[in-house]
Amino acid sequence: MDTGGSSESPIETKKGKSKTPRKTKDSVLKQKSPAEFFAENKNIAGFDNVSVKRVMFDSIANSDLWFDGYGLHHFVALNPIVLLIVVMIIFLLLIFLYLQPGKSLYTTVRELVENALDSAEAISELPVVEVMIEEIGRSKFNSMIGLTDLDRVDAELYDDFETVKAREKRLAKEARNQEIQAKNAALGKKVKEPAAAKGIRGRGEASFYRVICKDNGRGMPHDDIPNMFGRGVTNCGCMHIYVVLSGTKYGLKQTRGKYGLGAKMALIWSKMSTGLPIEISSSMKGQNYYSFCRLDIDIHRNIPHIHLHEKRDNKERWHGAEIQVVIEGNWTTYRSKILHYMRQMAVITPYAQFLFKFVSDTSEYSLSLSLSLSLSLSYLFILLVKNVTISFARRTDVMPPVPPETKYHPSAVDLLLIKRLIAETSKQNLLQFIQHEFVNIGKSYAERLIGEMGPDFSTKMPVKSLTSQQIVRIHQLFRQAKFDDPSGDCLSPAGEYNLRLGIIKELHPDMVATYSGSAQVFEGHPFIVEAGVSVGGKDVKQGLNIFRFANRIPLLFEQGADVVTRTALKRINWNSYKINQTQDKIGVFVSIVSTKIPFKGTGKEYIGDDIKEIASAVKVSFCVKLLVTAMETVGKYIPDATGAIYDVLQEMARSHAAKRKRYEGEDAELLKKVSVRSITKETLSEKLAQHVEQVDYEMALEYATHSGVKEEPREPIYIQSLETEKQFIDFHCPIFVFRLFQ
Ligand SMILES: Nc1ncnc2c1ncn2[C@@H]1O[C@H](COP(=O)(O)OP(=O)(O)OP(=O)(O)O)[C@@H](O)[C@H]1O
Repeated sequence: MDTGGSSESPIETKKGKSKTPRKTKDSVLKQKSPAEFFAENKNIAGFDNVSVKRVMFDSIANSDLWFDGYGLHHFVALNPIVLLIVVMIIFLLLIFLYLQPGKSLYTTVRELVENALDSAEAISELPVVEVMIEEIGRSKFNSMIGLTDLDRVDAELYDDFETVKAREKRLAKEARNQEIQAKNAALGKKVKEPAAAKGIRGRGEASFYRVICKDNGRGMPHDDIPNMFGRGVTNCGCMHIYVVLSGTKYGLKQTRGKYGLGAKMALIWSKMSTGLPIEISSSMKGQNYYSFCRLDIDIHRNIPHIHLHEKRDNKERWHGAEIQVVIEGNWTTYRSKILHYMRQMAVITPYAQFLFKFVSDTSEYSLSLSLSLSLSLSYLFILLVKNVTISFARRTDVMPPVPPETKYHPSAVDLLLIKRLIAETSKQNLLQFIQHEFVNIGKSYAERLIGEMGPDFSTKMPVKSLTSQQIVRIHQLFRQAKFDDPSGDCLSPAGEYNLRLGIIKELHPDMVATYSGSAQVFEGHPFIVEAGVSVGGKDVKQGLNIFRFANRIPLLFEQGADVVTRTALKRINWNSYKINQTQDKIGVFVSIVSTKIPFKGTGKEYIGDDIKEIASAVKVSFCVKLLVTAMETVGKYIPDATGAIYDVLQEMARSHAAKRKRYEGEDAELLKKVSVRSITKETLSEKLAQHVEQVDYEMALEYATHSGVKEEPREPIYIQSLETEKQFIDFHCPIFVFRLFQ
């Protein structure tokens, strides 16, 4: 049923410029100019280098800003050098995020999954995320776009032409490889992902995939959908750049998404690689309709090109979103990255339920896996079969709290941001603005700051009347004045419990220690580092196995330059903890959360090693010391325990020898060995130490984790009076519910 609201045309004005999107009451959509985007995320574009940064940001600061009716759309007049730099960066981003051969499939899955989790968590819903990748053969793809299949006539003309001999050689090699993999898996060795088979696919042969991601999240307001997905490119008319990015996560808070870029990139890539539109179904809680929108993007005019946008009957009262996009990609090469990503996401998000499916219309075999399958075996199966279904079950109902939105710390703002805050504030005068739009500035401190700004400033002056020079003065003072550090209350780390649970499930280590640091500050943004170090375990290679997470996103690429890798490799002297860095199986998990993760590089893939605040927090968090302490704590009881046991054994052996008391069978054997001193205190101590090492750490740690709950803040509970009418009362706690009957 169409409940109205159908639209078939792109959003545009007569002049061909994009129209300001209409804001509905549900709308929280904000838009951002490229200048704002790069000013706020200069690290990712490599602009944290002072000299380059100055050229660009001084130019931006001197440029004119015009605000439209909402104060949200910025037409930024830039000088040609800056314009060129901005455009180059956008294209570099596009190239690095999407156009690396095949990586597009991985990036698309990642962006959609992260949006899905953000959306469910925003409404405190335990996330249920379903991801499906459907491989589409060339014939099917052709029929989807209305192209008739043509048989090859001149086979040798094609890049993937193989002589009979070459084909036989390739197949034999592949069979040999598979045999080796099968043997390795049977022996419990790690199964290597084979390089993509050569000769099967020529240079021009593309693979197409439909990627569908469904969630149970917040959904999107009907009218915002086209802009959320369909505004994503520059419109470089002579000297102007129009708004490029839009999203709902621009407020200052810890979220996975931040840039307002990911979904647009997926759409632009689908436009570039297959030409097929994106399809979005979405409904918000309580809506009797769901929105269906099919759109692509008019890259030149920077407007969503809507094919269909309508409201449909929502009988099941479903809420969430389902995004469907058809892109070119490469499953063979990126399969293991995608599966690792899903698996690590399940580790850091144990309160979510994930279902991952890969289906191919050319497949002959299929496989269903649950997370418990051993890693190497599961990879082997995945290599041999095409269709794969993996479910990552929810392991806890305890969800970290939703990170609240916070205000900027005065030391975290630059000129452009102050201008934006002034444009958006509802406060009238300078005092109210300074006091209410920033954290850690009380009224009297705001008055002192304004006094310090000089005679041109007064507490009552209208904030919107500030000149550019006056804004620079405020900025300078914010940089020089003392402020208390922002608190970490606005952050929501995974929590030691979740991290520990993740490590145990992922690596089955012999020993693990976790650590959660207190909030620290980088450029006015609070951050928290949590870490876990483990030794031993299943499917863990010798040496360092590093797992990195930022705002609860697994980071899989560009590991070498990352602060965690560098710290683990260069700043930790593993030997001094009696851990052999190359021989032992060491797991290192580090999760960083912040209102702003200072990503480096062009994708959200690594955090630079040059930020000393983060580097030193990561180093401190390496809980090797804890691990050693844990070993020592258990070990320290061994001599006493051995002494006591051995004294008892000796006494028993004496009684047995003097026939005061008779022991039989194994017991008699043991006592005889004690008498003839083939069992001594030393051998007993050695055996006990070995046993302590081999004990089932998973159970012990689960126990320790649960008993650790008593460290949490306690809540008083009151037993209901017997006279009440209720028959029972429930006490809820994160790990159990206690029902008390009358
Ligand atoms: N599954 C979803 N459910 C609800 N809203 C969504 C969903 N996917 C996208 N959106 C909305 O679309 C906006 C744009 O998404 P996009 O992926 O482009 O950017 P982002 O997630 O804000 O930032 P980033 O580029 O860092 O991922 C989001 O801010 C969000 O409001």
